[in-house]
Amino acid sequence: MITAQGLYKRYGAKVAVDHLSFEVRPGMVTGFLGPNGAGKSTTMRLMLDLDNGGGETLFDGRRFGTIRHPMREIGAVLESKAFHPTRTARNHLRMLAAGSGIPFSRADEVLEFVGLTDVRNKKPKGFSLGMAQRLGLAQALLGDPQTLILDEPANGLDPSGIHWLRTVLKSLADQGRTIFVSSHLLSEMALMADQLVVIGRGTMIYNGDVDGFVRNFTQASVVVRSPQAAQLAELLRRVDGATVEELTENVRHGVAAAVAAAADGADAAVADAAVAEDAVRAAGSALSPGLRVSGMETAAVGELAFQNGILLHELATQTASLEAAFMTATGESVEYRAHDLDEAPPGGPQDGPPAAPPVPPSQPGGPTPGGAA
Ligand SMILES: Nc1ncnc2c1ncn2[C@@H]1O[C@H](COP(=O)(O)OP(=O)(O)OP(=O)(O)O)[C@@H](O)[C@H]1O
Repeated sequence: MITAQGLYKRYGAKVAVDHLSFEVRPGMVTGFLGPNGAGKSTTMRLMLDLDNGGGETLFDGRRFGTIRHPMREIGAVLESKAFHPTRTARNHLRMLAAGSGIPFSRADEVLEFVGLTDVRNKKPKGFSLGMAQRLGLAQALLGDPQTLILDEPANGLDPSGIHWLRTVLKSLADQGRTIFVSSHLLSEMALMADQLVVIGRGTMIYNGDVDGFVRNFTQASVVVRSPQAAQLAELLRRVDGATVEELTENVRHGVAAAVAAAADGADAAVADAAVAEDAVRAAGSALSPGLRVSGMETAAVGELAFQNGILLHELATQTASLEAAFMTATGESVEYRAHDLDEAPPGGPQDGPPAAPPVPPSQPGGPTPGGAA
């Protein structure tokens, strides 16, 4: 169990980590998530006493600095390419093993475990990022530690590598170990983590399970398709708290309808759903017009349609993705973002951090249940 209490770090006037407190429990993978520059690496360095700052981190009740052989209790990888430049992968691990009273044979065991046996006599400086990540994990596992702290371990891995990492981390967690792993990519975390600690600009945004994160930051909606969509939309709009939006395919249908109406000499502006349906049918489309309904249960939408004799072709609950939840949760706290295409380009040094990494634009803020759990 890791207990972090009041972690704090300032660089000049900038607060990088702002009184973060959280727990990382054994037996599961806890994802540490936040946009670029949120303070994840700084937090991990503070936890491992690699940086000066405020607060305290306890590993099963003890501070890192008081543990006699840290490698045998806490395996950490904070930089994916921090290896000795001239030693082979195997010798690099053997050196570390010697320093912590770990038998040499363990180097070969962990190299095999991460799939690097074939290149064990090569120097890591020629390794790809994915290979370096594997070597980093081998290094972290060298002392067979109870706790793993990994900063962006999926960086540079291809999809099969990410799948492999996920399987490894899950099986290590199943052995009762405590796994704390950071990423700025939610799609990776969605595959790996059971619990999430989400931060933005150094402050806590969410601490809890993955499903709760989606529930807190997104709203499920209902997708319904019907040849009588316009009639259904009208009924749905009368329901208290419900909002109805036409699905985008309908726009295409609407355009087709407008074209059809104009060709018939009718006023395109008054092309209604019935005309749209004709146009869709004429175009041979198999899709009925669709609606997205928020603020109503799926069953209630179905019942309303049934009570009014409306035929449905599709009725489905749509849960928002983890990605959408992440955007809502961290939208306000993204530090570096790409300029919108219609914005003036950055003009010079006064524009602040250059070369913004590709961060998607923020969405309107949702609920923000902050604070450590
Ligand atoms: N040595 C430093 N000097 C000054 N500012 C720093 C230093 N290290 C980090 N920062 C700043 O502190 C903030 C947190 O950085 P940190 O690297 O911890 O974020 P991160 O969440 O790990 O980001 P990323 O996902 O991009 O790795 C950022 O604004 C960063 O610019």
